[in-house]
Amino acid sequence: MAKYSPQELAAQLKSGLLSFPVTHFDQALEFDEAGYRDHLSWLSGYPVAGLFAAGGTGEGFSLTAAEIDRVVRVAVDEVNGRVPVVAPATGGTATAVAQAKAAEAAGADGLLLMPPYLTEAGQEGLVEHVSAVCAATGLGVIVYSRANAVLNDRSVQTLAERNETLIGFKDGVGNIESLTRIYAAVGDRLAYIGGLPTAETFALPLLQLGMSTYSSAIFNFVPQFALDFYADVRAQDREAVYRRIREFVVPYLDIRDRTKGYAVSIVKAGLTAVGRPAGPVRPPLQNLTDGELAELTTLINKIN
Ligand SMILES: O=C([O-])C(=O)C[C@H](O)[C@@H](O)C(=O)[O-]
Repeated sequence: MAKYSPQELAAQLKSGLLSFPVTHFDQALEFDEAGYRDHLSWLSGYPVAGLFAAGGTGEGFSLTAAEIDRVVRVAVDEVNGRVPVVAPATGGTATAVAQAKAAEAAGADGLLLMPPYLTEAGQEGLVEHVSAVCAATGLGVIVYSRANAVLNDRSVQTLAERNETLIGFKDGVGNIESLTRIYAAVGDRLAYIGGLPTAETFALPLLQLGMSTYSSAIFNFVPQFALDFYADVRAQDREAVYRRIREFVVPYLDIRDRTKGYAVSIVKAGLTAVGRPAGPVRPPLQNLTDGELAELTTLINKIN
């Protein structure tokens, strides 16, 4: 059973950095449960406000429903109530509703509703999709506005009025006008989570737009750096934030931007670089080359 009511979950998630662990695979690309558990156990030594299992960085899009269920159950068991565990709901409405119910049964504390795969959709359809998932369980839901499911301010307002359990808006677009409109429309009714790739890049300006937290993919392999970065953002220490952006984030983005999908692959490469390999990524993603891994290792060694 969920340990957090939707409102408690919103308050908790807003209070600190959010962990989006990678999902470990063996060389046959099967889920490596022991490696995943070991990773969560290592990360549990660092204070975060919540853990999102099988999210984007966790290659949730490459997992079957049965695998997502297993990963979520392992995360719930391993985390053992220390922080809330949020599970993904993916795909079309029927699939997402089924995953939402499975997540509740698995003991997850909340849901991250991902954009549906492939199809385009209008605002009314998206409102129905999000509402169906909100109605499926008693869990708090965070909707991820990104790709083919970008919600406008009116839809967010309708959804917030219609669905008590909608507690969060995760942004994967970074449109200032849209975010300003959304905050003006619903204010603190929702928790706001920055969710652009390598979220640190945007963290300081987005704080002004109501985003008190973000999903940190780099937390996977440089957890202390990610936490220090977050503390500097919350303290609005511009000098410290830009120093860290110069010394690590920008050169990291230079490697990340070489191939589509590297925003996730580079996180697994980062774990290899720090001696905690999480295995390869599954297609359609591709692994970094040996040369890129060597560059990344040199970069990480400068800040670790
Ligand atoms: O579902 C996810 O993994 C994301 O939201 C994207 C990443 O965590 C992103 O914020 C990042 O790369 O820092």
